[in-house]
Amino acid sequence: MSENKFKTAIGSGQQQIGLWLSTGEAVVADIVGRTGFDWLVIDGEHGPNDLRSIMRQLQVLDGLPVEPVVRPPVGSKWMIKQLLDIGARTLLIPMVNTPEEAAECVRSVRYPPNGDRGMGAIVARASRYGTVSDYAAQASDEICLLVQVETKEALENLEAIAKTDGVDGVFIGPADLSADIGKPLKSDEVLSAIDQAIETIVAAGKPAGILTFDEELNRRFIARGASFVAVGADVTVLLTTLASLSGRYKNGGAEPMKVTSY
Ligand SMILES: O=C(O)C(=O)C[C@H](O)[C@@H](O)CO
Repeated sequence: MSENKFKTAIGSGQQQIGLWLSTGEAVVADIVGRTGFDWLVIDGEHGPNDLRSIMRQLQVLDGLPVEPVVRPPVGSKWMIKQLLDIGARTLLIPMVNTPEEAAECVRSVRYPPNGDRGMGAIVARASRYGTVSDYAAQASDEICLLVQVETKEALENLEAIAKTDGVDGVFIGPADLSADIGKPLKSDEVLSAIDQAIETIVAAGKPAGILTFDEELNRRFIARGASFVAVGADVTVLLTTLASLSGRYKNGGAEPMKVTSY
C-alpha cells in the first residue's frame, strides 16, 4: 500500500499548501492536480459532489503528486465507510465538537477490533478490488483523519479533541467559527480565537490546518504554526481570473470582479 505522504508530512511539521475543489468535476481536479498544491479538498459539504463524482476525482488524481482530501457533508459512519471504500484515504470531517465525536470518527476509519469500519474493501476501489495485499491489515496506517473545529463548543473542547488518539490533524473552519462567534472573520475576537486555537492544537502535538482566501491571513496563521493551509478554491480563482481577463479588454479595464470575503 503506497505511503500517504501528506499524513507523513503534516505529522512531521512540514508545511503543506492546499486548495478547495468546489466544482465536483473530474476534469477540474485533473487540471488542478498538476498545479503544485500538496493537498486538494474534494468538498462534499458545500460542493455539488456525490459518491460517484468523488470517486471520479479520486481516479484522475491517482498518481499525481497531490493528496486528495475528501470532506463529507457530515461525519456519519455510513458515509465514512463508503468514502473509504471508494478509495479516499484522507478525510476531513466537519463540525466535530467534542472528544467523544472525535473518538467516534476514529472508530469509523478503523477496522475491528480498534474500530467498526465494515469489511468490504475486497470488492471496492480502496483495495483496488482485492489486488492490494493485506489492505485491511495496513489500511489504518495510511488513512489520515482530520477533524474540523468550527464552533465555540469545539474550541472549549479543543485540547481534548486534538489529543484524541487517532486524530491526525485538526482543521479550523474560520467561516463557521466566525458565524458561531457572531463576529466578522477579520474581527479581533475571531482572529485571536483562531490564533489561540492553532497554539492549542500544536501544543497538543497535532498539526493545525485552516482555509482562508486572504494571503495576509494565511501567512499570519502559518506564522502561528498552522502547517496544512488551504489558500483558496478553484471556483474563486476561476471567477476572479476570468473577470480580470475580460476586464482587460472591455469596459476600459474596469476594476475586475471581486469575490466578497465572509
Ligand atoms: O468554516 C469554514 O470556513 C470551512 O469549513 C471552509 C468552508 O466550508 C469552505 O467551503 C470555504 O468557504
